[in-house]
Amino acid sequence: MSGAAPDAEAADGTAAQPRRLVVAAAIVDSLDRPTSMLCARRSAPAALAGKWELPGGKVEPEESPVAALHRELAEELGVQVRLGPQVPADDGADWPILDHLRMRVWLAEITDGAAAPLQDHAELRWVGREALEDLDWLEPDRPIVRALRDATA
Ligand SMILES: Nc1nc2c([nH]c(=O)n2[C@H]2C[C@H](O)[C@@H](COP(=O)(O)OP(=O)(O)OP(=O)(O)O)O2)c(=O)[nH]1
Repeated sequence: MSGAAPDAEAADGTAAQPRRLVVAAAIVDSLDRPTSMLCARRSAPAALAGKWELPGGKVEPEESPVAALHRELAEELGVQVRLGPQVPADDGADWPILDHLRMRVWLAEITDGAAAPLQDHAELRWVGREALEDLDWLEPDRPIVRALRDATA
């Protein structure tokens, strides 16, 4: 149906489920004076392996987005963080990403632990904001990375 919101109705006319939420962190060296960001290179699945992304993952049923983000960062990187502001899309909404998901992104700063690629990532790298766009990001992350670069200027 033309004019319908993309997630309002599936192609077969049945009601579609809202996009499932993924939460992710743009971990910076300092929330007060950010100069670099912790970027993560995926190790799986094969179709995404080698691409760079923001650490995070899917919110489980009954879990709050913020709790999910803290859980994912502890599991994947072994760190505790303090969250800064969210970085939304231009329309103020979550970012559309792969697999018909949507992603909510927060700036964050490590408060405990030394980040290590414990799960899901082959490599972690601190990247200066000027070089962020040089990485081979997952395609939906490109506009997000541009917004993060602006948000940390
Ligand atoms: N974590 C993360 N996922 C992203 C980003 N960009 C993007 O399109 N995605 C997609 C890739 C995946 O389809 C999905 C996240 O899935 P995931 O595999 O990281 O989630 P998860 O850790 O909860 O894993 P699982 O429950 O599916 O096993 O979101 C990003 O910057 N970070």
